[in-house]
Amino acid sequence: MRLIIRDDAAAVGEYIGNYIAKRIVDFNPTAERPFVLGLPTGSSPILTYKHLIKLVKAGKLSFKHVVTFNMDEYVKLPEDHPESYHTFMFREFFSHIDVSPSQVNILNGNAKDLIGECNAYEAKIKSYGGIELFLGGIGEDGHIAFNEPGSSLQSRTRIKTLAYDTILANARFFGNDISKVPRMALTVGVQTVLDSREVVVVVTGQRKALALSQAIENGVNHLWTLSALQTHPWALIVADEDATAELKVKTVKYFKSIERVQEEVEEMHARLKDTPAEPDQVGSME
Ligand SMILES: O=P(O)(O)OC[C@H]1O[C@](O)(CO)[C@@H](O)[C@@H]1O
Repeated sequence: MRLIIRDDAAAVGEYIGNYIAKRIVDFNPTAERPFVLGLPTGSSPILTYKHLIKLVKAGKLSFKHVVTFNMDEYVKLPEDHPESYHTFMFREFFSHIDVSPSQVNILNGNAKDLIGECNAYEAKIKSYGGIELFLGGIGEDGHIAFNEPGSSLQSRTRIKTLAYDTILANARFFGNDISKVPRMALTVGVQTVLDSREVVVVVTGQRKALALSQAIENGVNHLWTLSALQTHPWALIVADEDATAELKVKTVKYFKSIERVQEEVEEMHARLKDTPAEPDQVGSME
């Protein structure tokens, strides 16, 4: 796992936006071979979405051949409710980029058969050959998607009862009236996220600091479901300084030092690419 630390939430959004854009551009998606991107809601990804929108508007990025799968949706909240994740995604992101609604997948929390809806979602992800990159946010209790404390780390898309902490945290979106916050959601499972080829998680703000330290400094633990990321071969957490408040100095220094080494390696690769190779060097450069 890698941890990248940036000064503030804006710098985190810019970093992740550029990172995702590079992945999509390098993948060179086509209609037959689309880039499959998993996406979250909540306040955490908004600055990333803003940066991606900027890149699309500047003509540097296109979502024409990107297929998206959202992490979750409330159960029994009308799709057109201002706080449904359908409304959120179109308001904050999809309606500003060149993605066709037919390429957007969001769980239907009003489906008659909720279990069937979850199973069909998993099957649809599989039909695309899995998710290339899953972007995630976390809750204050360390949940990823709506995989609340105690969720099976092998869980797949299913119905989940929201933890009281999450209901309290999300009340701010429902006029601070907890009675208006839905009690259940459909969510991809921890294993659904782990099955993606790459996972990138945005963690910003001091209220996420305890969750971040529990997820990376202690063992894999179902009470902090983000910690399951420790078992993923290609996981990246991008945090702001505030979110590192509970980390050990040693942890922060370690991840900052490997970021510097990584940058040096990338610079070296870029220099090697730009320098025309002497004929006798070609072999050693491969
Ligand atoms: O980014 P925020 O607003 O803190 O909210 C994070 C929440 O959003 C979610 O991503 C919802 O999908 C959850 O993981 C978490 O409850």
